[in-house]
Amino acid sequence: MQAPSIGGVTVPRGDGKTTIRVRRGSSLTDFADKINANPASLVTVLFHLGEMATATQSLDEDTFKVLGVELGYDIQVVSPEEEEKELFDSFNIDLETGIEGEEDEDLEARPPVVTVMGHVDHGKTRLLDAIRNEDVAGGESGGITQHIGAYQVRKEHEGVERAITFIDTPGHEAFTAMRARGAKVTDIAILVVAADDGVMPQTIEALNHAQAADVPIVVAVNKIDVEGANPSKVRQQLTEYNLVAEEYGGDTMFVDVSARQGQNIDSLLEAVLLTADAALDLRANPDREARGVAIEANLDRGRGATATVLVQTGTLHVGDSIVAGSAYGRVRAMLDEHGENVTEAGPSRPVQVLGLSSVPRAGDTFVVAPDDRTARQTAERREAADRQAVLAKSRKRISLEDLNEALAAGRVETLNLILKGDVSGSVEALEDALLKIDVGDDVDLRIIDRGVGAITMNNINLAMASSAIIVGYNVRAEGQNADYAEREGVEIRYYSVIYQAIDEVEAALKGMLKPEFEEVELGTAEIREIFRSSKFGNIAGSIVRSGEIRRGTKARITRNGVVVSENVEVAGLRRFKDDVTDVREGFECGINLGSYNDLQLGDLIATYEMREKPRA
Ligand SMILES: Nc1nc2c(ncn2[C@@H]2O[C@H](COP(=O)(O)OP(=O)(O)OP(=O)(O)O)[C@@H](O)[C@H]2O)c(=O)[nH]1
Repeated sequence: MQAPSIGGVTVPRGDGKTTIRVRRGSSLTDFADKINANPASLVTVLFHLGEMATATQSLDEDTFKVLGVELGYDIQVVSPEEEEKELFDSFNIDLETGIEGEEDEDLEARPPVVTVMGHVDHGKTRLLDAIRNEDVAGGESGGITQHIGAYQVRKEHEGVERAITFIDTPGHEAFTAMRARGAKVTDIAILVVAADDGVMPQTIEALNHAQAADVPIVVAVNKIDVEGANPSKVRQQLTEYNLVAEEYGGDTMFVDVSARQGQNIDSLLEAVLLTADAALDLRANPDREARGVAIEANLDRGRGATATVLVQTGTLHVGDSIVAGSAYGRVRAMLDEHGENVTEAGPSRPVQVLGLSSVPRAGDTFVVAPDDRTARQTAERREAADRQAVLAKSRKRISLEDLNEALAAGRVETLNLILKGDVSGSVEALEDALLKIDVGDDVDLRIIDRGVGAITMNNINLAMASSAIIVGYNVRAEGQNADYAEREGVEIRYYSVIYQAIDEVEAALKGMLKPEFEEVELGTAEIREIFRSSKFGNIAGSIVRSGEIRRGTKARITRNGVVVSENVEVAGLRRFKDDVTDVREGFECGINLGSYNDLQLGDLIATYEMREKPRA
């Protein structure tokens, strides 16, 4: 049905009941696609409804509702999670990972999954190494040889050998990036606090993240071998954040360790198991199709796309068809952290999977699909949805259309970035952190592309086309690519520490900000007499009440506290017969305000100057 003309355009009309679902952050163009309409006509319709929007700008839910009522559609704005669920439902893929809905007798205990968090340099990496060395199974298999983003260690606990899974991308960036993507991976967080340094800003940030995610914390008080280490101070400091040590009557386990000397690592693992047993019901059904999360992914020259996945429920087998984010494929082989082939992986087991079509992102969920075709179709639909989401995200502050206009009007400055990193986890973490930089409203930070691997010719071309800077995190542009970038004047900045990248980008943004000015008052004078001069106009015979009056500055005239004029210039200044440049408090002077003549006795002349305000 066509709508009767609204504002001179016709639009396909619904019957008032047709439900159209659009993803949160969608634009008129996205909606137009769904009803087969011309986006420009929808702009016109919306305009006649009193709302201005460009075709590609993302609209809020209320605007969609108004539009829906007008056009006869029930427009429902769905979250990415709802949309994802619908997608999987349509392919009959079960998304449940939890233990709800499972029969009790099908559930088996699974190892806890642990993330190590803490302030920079407090010893996360060293601790993860020390834990690796503690692996009781290490001896037989030659230890953990492969960095795949996660590993499992085994430990004797009350006569039983138990496994613990560690996500070994240290730091809460990985944790937050995954959480931002809706993946709940971590069961327990180990908060590392150096005993010689105590609680630091990122300690607090990390614990806030863990607490917000409802993840129990075990505190590793590290570096107890260092002189001046004060483990009880750490305990005391953390009580302020609701982490009260057991020995102080709380329920958080604190373990004093030295990652460097491998001291007490066993007790730390013990504490992890005790905390898991006391606070969590860690069970899963191993006898079902697998589901889980991609922890890390790489493009390997010889083996193609590889992804380390953490199985959360079910068992993953070689030969299964899987979808991970928008990547898909049949599992060709699986490797564990010892570099050994495994044929199946049960709950909480991290394995590196070979055989995917492309590189998924850290935090992407993976599911087993009934067959290859379904896997491919699901991945393709997911990719389309992702593209839309990325667009919506990059439109966060300004759309392309607005941008040109705003640039022309000098209203915004934009910093375009292209991010490249060695593994998808770090790219995600970097993107996440960069988008969180608070730069106020007058600068726009856009990440126009991101990816894993070396900096390519394509990246450089895109950077040229959009005046972007390329950020390389543990990757470089090599050989002719580096020359090309240099020749074309494309800036590539290399980093190996995320915080450094963030700091520099932040500084660059601040440098780009247009200076802000503030008014600084210089002095005030009160008018005592008015002299009329045919040559100079009016002269205000005044006495300087405060500060000093300077020739050439701006003035504001107030009468009984009310501003009568602003932006008037002190055109001339005299003491008796002499021209002077300034007159100080307590002295009389003649002030000439140029062509400004509205003066009365008792008026105050306040002079001021605009000064650039330093950025905080
Ligand atoms: N004396 C002593 N030094 C330690 C201990 N643990 C770590 N260190 C040292 O502390 C420094 C930082 O350790 P890392 O493991 O790199 O710290 P991190 O928290 O991973 O640091 P980032 O990855 O930069 O956030 C290194 O020089 C370590 O050798 C310890 O138990 N005792």
